[in-house]
Amino acid sequence: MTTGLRLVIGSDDAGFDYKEILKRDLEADDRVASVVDVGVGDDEHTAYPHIGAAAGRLVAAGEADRALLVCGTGLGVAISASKVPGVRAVTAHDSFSVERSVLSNDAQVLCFGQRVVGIELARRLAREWLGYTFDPTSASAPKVAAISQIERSADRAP
Ligand SMILES: O=C(CO)[C@H](O)COP(=O)(O)O
Repeated sequence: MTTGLRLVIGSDDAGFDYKEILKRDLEADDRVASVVDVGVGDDEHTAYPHIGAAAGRLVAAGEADRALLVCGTGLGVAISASKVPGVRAVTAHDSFSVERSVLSNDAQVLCFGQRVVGIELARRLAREWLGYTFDPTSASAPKVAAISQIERSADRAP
């Protein structure tokens, strides 16, 4: 039996409109078990680093499988989520990159820019993203392990 994905969704105010649309899509998708919204709420102005970090922490803690984040460009939320140890967040606005973010990089966090990509493409990419699963026996796995090793070494740097 396969269980559904536990997702986090979040945005800053620049990504709020897309976040709300994508959240509805995810909640209606039968591959999804749950969607936790880490903000922002309507008329709320939390800056993107806090949203990215909040989502990343839930993923790193094992409380969520993946996160979908939106800001103006998709860059700031990706940088912020990736600062949480163990989290690999990417910005991707094309189908191939979204696929490889999971299959090559085992990225748990996908980020979109509301000021960059059209909403219908973003919705399609999010649907596709749900269909990919990283294969830990693949040739990509040692490369992802090397990323984790670099992160652990960086933790020890003076
Ligand atoms: O896109 C953003 C960060 O990458 C954010 O939505 C806007 O940031 P700002 O240009 O610093 O206001």
